Amino acid sequence: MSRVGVLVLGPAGAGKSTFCNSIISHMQTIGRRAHIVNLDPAAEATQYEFTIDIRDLISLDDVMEELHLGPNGSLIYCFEYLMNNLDWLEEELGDYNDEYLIFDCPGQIELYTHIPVLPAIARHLQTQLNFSLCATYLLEAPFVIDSSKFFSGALSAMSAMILLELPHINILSKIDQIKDDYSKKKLKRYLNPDPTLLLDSTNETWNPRFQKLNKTIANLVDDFGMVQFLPLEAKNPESVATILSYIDDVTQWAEGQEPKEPKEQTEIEDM
Ligand SMILES: Nc1nc2c(ncn2[C@@H]2O[C@H](COP(=O)(O)OP(=O)(O)OP(=O)(O)O)[C@@H](O)[C@H]2O)c(=O)[nH]1
Repeated sequence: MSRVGVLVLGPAGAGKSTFCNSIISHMQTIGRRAHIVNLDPAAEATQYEFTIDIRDLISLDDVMEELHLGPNGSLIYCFEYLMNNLDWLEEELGDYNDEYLIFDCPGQIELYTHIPVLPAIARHLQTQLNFSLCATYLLEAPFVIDSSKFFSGALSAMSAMILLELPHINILSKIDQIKDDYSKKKLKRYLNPDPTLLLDSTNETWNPRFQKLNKTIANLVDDFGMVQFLPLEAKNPESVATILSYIDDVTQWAEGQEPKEPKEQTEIEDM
């Protein structure tokens, strides 16, 4: 049997740590067990303790202080250090066989959209440590309501998908912050994807060349199947349950794999 690993990715402030906590809390409620692996060397305390914490290996502050690097350079240094000390991660993960591990990743998306360091770690987890992995990529709903921002967010998610080569789930977080009718209508386009609607939304711009570029990007995003997003409202267990069921599906988590009490059947309805 393999163990499941869920990489939680997305820009700073997208709601990654809150999502990790919501999943753990939901899983506990339904009698399942999961652990958070903190891969952010600059993380702050969250609701649930980290079972495994990169800061036990290396911390961003120490690197900045000792090597006189800036925050981004230090972060890359920390990940390269982790890459060179994978036996530490292997040892930490050793006790957690047949379990669900949620990897809270840093918000500096270049770690998985531009440079191959996180993808290399993911490959090690898959090939050497027998993990069934999936990536979740969070974008803030209030941010992507503007079509051009939606495309830039979708392209960053696509870049992570291509680099990581993992089953990939896009999530629009903080949908409870979408309150006015116009924004709710726009949000629906992203949750119930229809490429024609997506192309229509590029008509907002008056410059024909910009419009042509937007259409090309919209087609590219559509071709990669990147238009689909699942809605997340961290405090709403139904939305967390739906996302968890997608994660179970793509990682092929089997009921029989549960280490503790059997999972109760939950009603999962689309939002
Ligand atoms: N309204 C609302 N706020 C949320 C939701 N999810 C997260 N937040 C808030 O968004 C802020 C950022 O959330 P975090 O979970 O720290 O985001 P993060 O992606 O882990 O941030 P970094 O660690 O900086 O990358 C916090 O103030 C959360 O309370 C949500 O579903 N709804």
